[in-house]
Amino acid sequence: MSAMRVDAKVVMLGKESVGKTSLVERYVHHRFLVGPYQNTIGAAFVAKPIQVGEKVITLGIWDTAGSERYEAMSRIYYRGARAAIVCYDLTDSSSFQRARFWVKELQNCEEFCKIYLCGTKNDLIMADRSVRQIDYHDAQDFAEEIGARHFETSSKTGSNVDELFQAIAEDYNDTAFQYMTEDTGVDLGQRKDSYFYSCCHNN
Ligand SMILES: Nc1nc2c(ncn2[C@@H]2O[C@H](COP(=O)(O)OP(=O)(O)OP(=O)(O)O)[C@@H](O)[C@H]2O)c(=O)[nH]1
Repeated sequence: MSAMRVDAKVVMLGKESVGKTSLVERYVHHRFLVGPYQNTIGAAFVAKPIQVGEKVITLGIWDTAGSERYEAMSRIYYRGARAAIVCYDLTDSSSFQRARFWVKELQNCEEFCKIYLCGTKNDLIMADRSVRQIDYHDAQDFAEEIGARHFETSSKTGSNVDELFQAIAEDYNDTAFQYMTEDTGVDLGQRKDSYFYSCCHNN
């Protein structure tokens, strides 16, 4: 496999089964996989070029395993990330607690990582509002408190998924431009990271 230039490392974090892999599948392959749930082991990597104005920004997306068994490993994957999609399941309040945990970790360890708080499985709410466990405004308040952007998505319908990744690429592009114009000597747009496909899903 040839090395690919990656502009920005993005990490997916969140409790197991919140829908991290499904978000990546929807965004990259435009599909929603049905069938038995397969938990991620370790992490999986995919690179995705995104058009931002006249530029192409390639995001290197690390999809981590949500199981607490792999917590130490997930820490390895968020190192150096420019963006983290911290997922919670809109129908599972415990997943929001787990999201808070990851936010704290990132705040303590990854100063330059921008956080995107993502409430998943919005289609379930659309079908039956009574299954919602996380109020939109509570999550929005939390996002504002931590300086994050907040999205509610559905990988099943595709709702807001493109918007989430597009926002990341655009924010990254703006930040990289800002760094360059401030003449810090760090041209983030030219970072060359080569990654490898790391792991997979169990069968
Ligand atoms: N209805 C609905 N189900 C979803 C959605 N996203 C994920 N799911 C389901 O939720 C389950 C878990 O999805 P995954 O994407 O594997 O979750 P994950 O966060 O990657 O899980 P781990 O690999 O264990 O960390 C699967 O059965 C998916 O089909 C969604 O947007 N809507």
